[in-house]
Amino acid sequence: MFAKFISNANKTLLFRLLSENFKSQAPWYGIAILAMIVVAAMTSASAWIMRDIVNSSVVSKDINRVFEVAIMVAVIFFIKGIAGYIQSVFLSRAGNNIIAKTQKMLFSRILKQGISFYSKYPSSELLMRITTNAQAARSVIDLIVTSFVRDLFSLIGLAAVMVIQQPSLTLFSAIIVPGAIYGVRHLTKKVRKIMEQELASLGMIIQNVQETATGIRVIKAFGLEDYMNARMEKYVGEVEQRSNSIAKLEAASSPIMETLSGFAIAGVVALSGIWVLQEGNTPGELMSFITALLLAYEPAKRLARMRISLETGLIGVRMMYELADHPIDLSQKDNAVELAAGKGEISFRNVNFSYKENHRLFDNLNLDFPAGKTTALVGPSGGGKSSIINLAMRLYDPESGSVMIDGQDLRDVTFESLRNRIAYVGQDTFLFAGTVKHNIGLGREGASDEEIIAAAKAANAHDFIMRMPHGYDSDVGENGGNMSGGQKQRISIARAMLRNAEILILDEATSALDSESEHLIREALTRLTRDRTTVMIAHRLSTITFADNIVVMENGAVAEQGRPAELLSRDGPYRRLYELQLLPTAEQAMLL
Ligand SMILES: Nc1ncnc2c1ncn2[C@@H]1O[C@H](COP(=O)(O)OP(=O)(O)OP(=O)(O)O)[C@@H](O)[C@H]1O
Repeated sequence: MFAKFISNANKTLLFRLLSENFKSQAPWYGIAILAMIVVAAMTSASAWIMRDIVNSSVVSKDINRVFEVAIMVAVIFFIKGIAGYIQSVFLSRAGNNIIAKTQKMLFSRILKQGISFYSKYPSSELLMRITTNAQAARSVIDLIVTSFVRDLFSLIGLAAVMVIQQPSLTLFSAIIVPGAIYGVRHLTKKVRKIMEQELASLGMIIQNVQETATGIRVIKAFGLEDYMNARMEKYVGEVEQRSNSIAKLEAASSPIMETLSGFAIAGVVALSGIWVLQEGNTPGELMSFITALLLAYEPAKRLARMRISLETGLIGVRMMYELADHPIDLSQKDNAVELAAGKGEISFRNVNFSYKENHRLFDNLNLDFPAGKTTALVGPSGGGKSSIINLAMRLYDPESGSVMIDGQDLRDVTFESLRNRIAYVGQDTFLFAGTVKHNIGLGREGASDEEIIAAAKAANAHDFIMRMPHGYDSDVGENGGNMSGGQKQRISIARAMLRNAEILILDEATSALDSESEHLIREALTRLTRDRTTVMIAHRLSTITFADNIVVMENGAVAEQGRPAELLSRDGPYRRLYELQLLPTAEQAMLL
C-alpha cells in the first residue's frame, strides 16, 4: 500500500531520512509516541463516555451516576492534556535536534568543498538550503510520526467505539472514506510542481536582498533603487501567486471531504432514528457513535491529506540531500602525509590545467618560486596570475603534472599541514564579524595578546587600532565596514604576520591608496616578505622594485622572467608593460 502511496524516489528519500535521523532520536520519539497513544486513547474514551453521559442524565436520571461520569470526563481530559504536553515537548526536542544536526552537517560539508562548488551554488541558495530545507527534514518526520501514530491510533480507537456502539452504522460510514481519499489524491501532483517553482522564487528573493545589502554602494551610486524594486516586486509577486495557488489546491481537499462527510452524517442521522426507534438502542449509544464519528473526521482528513503534505515536505528534503551529497571535487587523500618542514620552495612541473573542459589555461607550465625570495607575478588581465596562486594554495588541482612544495606534491599532503605553511593576504581584505583582536588572532590559533599586538605593530596597524574607541576590542563592523581600505589591508597583513609561515601569498590590492597609507603598507609588506618565499601578484609595477624575481604571465604561459633590472634592460614584454604603466601618455604629460 505504501509503495503506491508515494513514488519510489520519494520512498528512498524518506527511508534515508528516517534511518539517518530516527535512530539517534529514538528515546525522545519513543516518549512522544507513547504520549500520542495516550492522547489517541483518551480521544476515543471521550467519545465512549458520551453514552454514559446521555444515558445517566437523560435516560435513567441517576444523579450519582451523573457525578461519577462527570469525574471520569474530568480525568480523561486531564490525562489527555498531560499526554498532549509530553508529546509536544518531546517531539519538538527530537525535531530541533534534527534541524541542528542537519545544519551542522550541511555547513561542515560545504566548508570542505572546493572553490568551484561556490561558483555553482550562489550564497542565497546555500542560505536557503541550510535554513529552510533543514527545517523540512524535521517537518517530514513530525508529519510521519503524528499521522501514523496519533491520527491513525485515534482513528482506530474511534472506529472501535463506533463499531461497538453501532456496527451497522459504522459500515455505512466506512463506505464514504475511500471516496474522500481518492478525491484528494489527484491534487498532489499539481501541488508538488507549484511548490518546486515557489522554492526557486523564494531563493531569488533572498538573492535580491543579499545583493542589495552587499552592493548598496553601487545601487546608490547608479540610482538602481527602481531596478532593484522592480526585481523584488517580480519575485515577491511570483511567490504570492504560487502561494495562493497552493493554498487553493490544498483547500480544495476540504470541500471534497466536507461534502462527503456531510453525506455521511446526514445518512447516519436519518438511519439512527430508525435504529433507535426500531431496534431498541439507547440514545447514549447513538450519541457516543455520533461523537466518535465527528471526532474521527479531523484525523481522517489529515491522513487523507498526508500525501500532499509529505510530497511538499520531501521537496525540501531532496534539496537538502542534494547539497549534502554534492561530491567534493578537491579532497584529501586517505593516506595523505604531513607536509615536511622545509625552506618553502614552490615548483610547478609540467602542469596542465583548465577551469572548463576544452579550454586549457596552462599547457605544460614549468615554474619555480625560489625559497626565501619574493617573486612578483605580472602581466595583462586574464594572463593566469590568480590561477597560479590558486594552484599553489591547492584551491584547485592540476589535470596533470604537479605543484610541489619542497619536492612534495600538494595532492599527497594533508590540508592542515599545507595551510599551516602558507599565509595569505588577499586583494579583498575580508574581515570577519568581531573585534580587531579576533580578526588578527585568526592568523594563528592560541596566539597571545602580546603576539597579536606585536604582529599589529609590524603591520603598522597598532597606532590606528589604539585610536579606535575600544582599541583592540573595537568592533570591525560587517566586513570591516568601520574601517578604511588601507586599515583593513594592514589588519590582514597583521593576520599573516602572526601566522609566521615560510610561504606568503600576496594578491596586491588594485585600488590606489593615498600616499601615506601606501607608504605604511609598503613598509609593513617589506617586513612581512623578509626571508619568506613570497608569491606576489602585482598590479602596479611601481610596487615591485624590491622583488627578487619577476614572472610575466601572458595567455597562461610565462612570457618572460628574471630580475627586475635585467628585464627592464631588455626590450621585452616586461619593459612594454612597464612603459605602458609608468610613462605618462602625451596628454597626461601636457597636463603635468
Ligand atoms: N573560476 C573560474 N572559472 C572559469 N574560468 C576562470 C575562473 N577563474 C579564472 N578563469 C579564467 O582563467 C583565465 C585566467 O584567469 P586569472 O584570474 O588567473 O587571470 P589573472 O592574470 O589573475 O587576471 P587579473 O589580473 O584580471 O586578475 C581567464 O581567462 C579567466 O577568465
